Amino acid sequence: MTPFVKMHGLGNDFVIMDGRRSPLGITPARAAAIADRRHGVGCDQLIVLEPAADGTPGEPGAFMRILNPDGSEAGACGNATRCVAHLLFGEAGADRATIRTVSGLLPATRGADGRITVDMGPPRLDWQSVPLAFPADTLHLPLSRGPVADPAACSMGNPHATFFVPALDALPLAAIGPSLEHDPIFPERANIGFVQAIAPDHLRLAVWERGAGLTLACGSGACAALVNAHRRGLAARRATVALPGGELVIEWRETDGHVLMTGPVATAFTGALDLDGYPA
Ligand SMILES: N[C@H](CCC[C@H](N)C(=O)O)C(=O)O
Repeated sequence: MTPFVKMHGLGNDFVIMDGRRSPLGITPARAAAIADRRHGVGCDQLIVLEPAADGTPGEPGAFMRILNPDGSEAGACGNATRCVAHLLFGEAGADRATIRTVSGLLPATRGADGRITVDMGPPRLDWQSVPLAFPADTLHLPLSRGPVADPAACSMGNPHATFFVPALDALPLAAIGPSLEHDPIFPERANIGFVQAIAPDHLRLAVWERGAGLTLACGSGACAALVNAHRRGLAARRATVALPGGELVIEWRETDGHVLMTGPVATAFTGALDLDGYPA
């Protein structure tokens, strides 16, 4: 049997498995089966920890592989990064850790109130880094669907488009999300955020996630939303981002251009599963 921890960040939920001592051999098909909410454990993303030697000597660290419920691999997952940091803090009796992803090293710290801050690194703003299928101004993409148009785009290690809307509640997100996610302008698909700018320090956000659909929260999406809102003059460099599952505080730091994400984590339960019971 293979143990797992079921955690979430504002309701964006994860099955976290530890492959640091021996590889778990999680294929895309097996990830999809584990993530299935009827036949498996169920989650928005499956997270597999793998060995990572880098980071600060003496500080706990791990490589975090991120798998969507459709089996696709992602380069960033903000909410899961906080959850992995929480686990590493507990293992080492520390309140600092470094998590490696395919997109880079993410330092994490725990604050006095228990919330966890992750340095998600700098946003990538050029069209090739999002990526887009052709040269375009990432501040104003030639893209529209139904009532939304003219998004901005950036990468936080994964692709994000951000639409700005007068009101979130009336949007047909489930109707327009899939075709936007798969629009040919995004050769690697994209996470699609919808922002209602309440004030320069307060954004409302809903995200149709690539490979997962509507989630209660999206950490990298909140980072992209703040960055794109600031680029469009709709937000300060620091704002509270209110998602359906709760609030994150996002800062696009002026000194080094890194994006800091602060928010809570929660452990729902632990369990164990027989990997051989899932398709290889
Ligand atoms: N669906 C995303 C990965 C998870 C992102 C989200 N759960 C977060 O907290 O950042 C993608 O394919 O890029």
